Amino acid sequence: MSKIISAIQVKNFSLYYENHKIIEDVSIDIPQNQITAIIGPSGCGKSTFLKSLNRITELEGKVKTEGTIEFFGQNIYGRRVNLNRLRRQISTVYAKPNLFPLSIYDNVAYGVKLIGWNPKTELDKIIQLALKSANIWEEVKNKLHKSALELSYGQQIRLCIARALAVKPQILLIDELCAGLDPLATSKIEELIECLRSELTIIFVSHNIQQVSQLSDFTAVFNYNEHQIGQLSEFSATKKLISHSFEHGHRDYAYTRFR
Ligand SMILES: Nc1ncnc2c1ncn2[C@@H]1O[C@H](COP(=O)(O)OP(=O)(O)OP(=O)(O)O)[C@@H](O)[C@H]1O
Repeated sequence: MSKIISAIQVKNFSLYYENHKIIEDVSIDIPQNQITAIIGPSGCGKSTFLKSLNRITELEGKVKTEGTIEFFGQNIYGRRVNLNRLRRQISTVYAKPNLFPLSIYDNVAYGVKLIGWNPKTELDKIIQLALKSANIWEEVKNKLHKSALELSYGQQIRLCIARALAVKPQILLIDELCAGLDPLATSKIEELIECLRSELTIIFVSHNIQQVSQLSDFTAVFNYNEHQIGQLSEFSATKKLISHSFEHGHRDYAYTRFR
């Protein structure tokens, strides 16, 4: 069996918003080219942890951190970190699509153009590849210059994934995978995640245990400690976690065990 390399190493990491501690003493190694799910009860800091991995938290409030998060050995909380570059390498897709009021093409091209100039033919290739990788090419290839906001909700999410993929991230963070989507749109996104499995490290937050068991290789369970601060309760292979769940007769094992 090949050795699993850590894409992200989190060591004794705590995060405060305005001196209010949100997550405490999290240590976890996130494996490269694997899918890791983050689960746990509402408000225990799952999204905050996800946002800490590319410092999106700093766009949302006054943040203080303790401990370290290393991305292939580089401390992302170090002084010299280029945040734009970091957020391209570790890219976030949100539950609610956040497209620009631009064409389908221009939405996907947006981040690529920010990095630097590409000849039109080169840019066309990058856009096409990203749309194909996000399983949406067939649905949009004849209307690339129409507004992205005319797409269905599920298509908009896949377009956000295409936009993230266009800048060739190494890690894709997905907050609340498929929240509020109908079963067909959900299955298209789940298929897409399956297809991306071999190319990327994916970390997603989900409340859907069935989805977590089907899609993820590893699962991180967050919960509250006695002071109502979010903590990592368990990190293990998803298969192991789920089989324990059945052994203990809990459908919602991951949620209940650490209360
Ligand atoms: N920008 C912010 N400023 C201050 N507090 C925040 C901020 N964002 C989140 N929090 C607080 O941090 C705690 C954890 O929130 P977070 O969104 O990370 O939880 P979650 O586990 O993802 O919840 P859910 O499953 O409901 O989405 C909550 O108490 C929330 O109010």
